[in-house]
Amino acid sequence: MELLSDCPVHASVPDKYVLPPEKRPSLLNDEPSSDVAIPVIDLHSADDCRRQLVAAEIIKASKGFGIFQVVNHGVAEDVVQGFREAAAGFFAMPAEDKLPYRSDDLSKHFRVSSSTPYDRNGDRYWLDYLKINCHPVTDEHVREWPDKPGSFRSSLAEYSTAVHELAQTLLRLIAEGLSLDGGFFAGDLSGGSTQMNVNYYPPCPDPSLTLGLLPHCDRHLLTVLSQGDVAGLQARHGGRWLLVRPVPGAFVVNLGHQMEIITNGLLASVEHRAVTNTDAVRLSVVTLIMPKMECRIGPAPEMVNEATGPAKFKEFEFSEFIKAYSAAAASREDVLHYFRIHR
Ligand SMILES: O=C(O)CCC(=O)C(=O)O
Ligand SMILES: [Fe+2]
Repeated sequence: MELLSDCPVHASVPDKYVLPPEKRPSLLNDEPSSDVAIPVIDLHSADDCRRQLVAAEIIKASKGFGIFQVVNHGVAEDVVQGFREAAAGFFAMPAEDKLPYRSDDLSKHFRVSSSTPYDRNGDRYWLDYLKINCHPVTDEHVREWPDKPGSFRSSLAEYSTAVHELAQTLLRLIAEGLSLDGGFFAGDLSGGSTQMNVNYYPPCPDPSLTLGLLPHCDRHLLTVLSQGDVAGLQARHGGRWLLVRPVPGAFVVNLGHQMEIITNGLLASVEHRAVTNTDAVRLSVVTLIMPKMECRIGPAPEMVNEATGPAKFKEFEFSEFIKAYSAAAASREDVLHYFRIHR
């Protein structure tokens, strides 16, 4: 299939991208109410004696929203911009330069594709994407990465290393905020090969007809996302879609299914989606921190307590979860259902 980025301007939304009316984003209803906003947390003070307060803020945001933004996170601006520019440059290349990287085989760790029919009924979404194994930065992984534009590999290595460090800091703060050992999530729970989605959403002539990405929850432990300054990400909260407002230099952090299971439902994974816009290309760089495939997952004994009640999920191997996720529609309940203990 042709990539959307192969044709820079689209005069109308081709029929195959027009979603059935019940799946369209109903943009008119999506304005967030002024009293509810996704928290923005300043990590600067996590270095000093306010650490406990920052950890508590993170837990509050995680319980209330399952998603938050962080600023003063320690990832240098030029590292973020350097990779964002290389990624934008990748999609701006002529079709023949992207062709060697193209694949629609969903099982491939590295691929460039367009508009996956995520829910397998043929609906098309308004995006191209690049999926990459981005961490650890090993020769084997780097050899898979695009070598064009020229700065792609070096800027990805820098970005991936820095974001990985940030993710470990966040996981440590989450653990501390839950009164777990600070290293609780280090090791196998977050030590799987890290995947990155680089999502490219071209301007869309009619955003009311289609979506950039359908509503879904991330299957991993934690997602660290750079959305730049173009809005489009929305998170479900209290039965409505809240816009994740772009904050200069911020990373968006959202919790995945594994965090919900490990914390016995105390911290919930959040459903989110991407809407399109008429004016600007939107690029999101999404780093997905995940357990090792063979890692056993289940509610942590420390998290099965008065606050959370009896264990809500069975224990499983992470690879089983990934299999179930791929087989089910990516909707929240469909996937969690397999692993929930039904009383
Ligand atoms: O583009 C976005 O902001 C959302 C991307 C996303 O949810 C994903 O890649 O899983
Ligand atoms: Fe996502």
